[in-house]
Amino acid sequence: MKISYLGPRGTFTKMAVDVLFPGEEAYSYATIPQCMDAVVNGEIDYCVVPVENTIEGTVPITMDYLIHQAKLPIVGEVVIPIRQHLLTKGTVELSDVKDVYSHSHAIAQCHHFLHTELPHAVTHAASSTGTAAKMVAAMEDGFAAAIGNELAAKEFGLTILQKDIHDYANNHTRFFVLSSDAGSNPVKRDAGAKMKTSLYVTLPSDYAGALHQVLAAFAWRKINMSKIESRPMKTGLGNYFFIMDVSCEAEDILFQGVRQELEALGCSLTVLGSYPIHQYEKKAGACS
Ligand SMILES: O=C(O)C(=O)C[C@]1(C(=O)O)C=C[C@@H](O)C=C1
Repeated sequence: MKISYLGPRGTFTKMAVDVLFPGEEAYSYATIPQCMDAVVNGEIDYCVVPVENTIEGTVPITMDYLIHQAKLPIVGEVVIPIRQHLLTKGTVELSDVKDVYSHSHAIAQCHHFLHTELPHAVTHAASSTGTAAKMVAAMEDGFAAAIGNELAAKEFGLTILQKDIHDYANNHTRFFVLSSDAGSNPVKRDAGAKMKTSLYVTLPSDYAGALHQVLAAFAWRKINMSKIESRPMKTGLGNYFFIMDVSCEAEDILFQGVRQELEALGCSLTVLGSYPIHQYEKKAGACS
């Protein structure tokens, strides 16, 4: 089985791959769209992509590229704990750190730390936390730092100057597994694992109560909605569609009823995938 991930080795996405697919062939790509393209082109069987973080919310590039370009079905999900550390080349004082490199989502998870402890440092966005660690390891002076995990520190020979610099202790990231085959089931289903369906709904036009009608179709059938988010349709200001996660399968008779009701209202409903939920809380030690 071939898996693509946002590389290089030492990213959180690589940790998610190791948790879900231990021992499988993992291939590093420079961007999240490239990971998806590799599956679309048939070079790779599955990709693992970050989709949502406790502190910073949705990873927009993942949802936008998935919905507008790649259109790959979601076949699995994993949630892993995220610990952000400040990594340097050798030991320096915090006050000596002049530049901080990381993925924009990782920087955002540490805003308060950067604001209070490193107000003098300039932050720079890198394509991943692993890339940031690799860049810092290759720099001449020791006054640059990367935000990343313990795996990246080991991979690139960096020192952990300060542990756990993320602003809220309960930090997790959710990853999707994508495939070109909606029927594939690469992730072993835990006993009793619950199923979730991700979908998006486009409203026919902007009228009073339109979203309320959509929500009501799920509510009176007692289908629990665990997430709803609006994203721009990219067709004009104020044009949005709604991405939702619900606690049932798309084949469920009640879900079919929602689809029919929404279509009768002139909405369009697109299923992004029905998949089992995996929470790797107990293996937190593996995700530092
Ligand atoms: O840069 C990485 O290590 C990634 O795997 C990307 C990513 C993200 O895009 O959210 C994944 C998990 C963390 O929340 C921070 C960064």
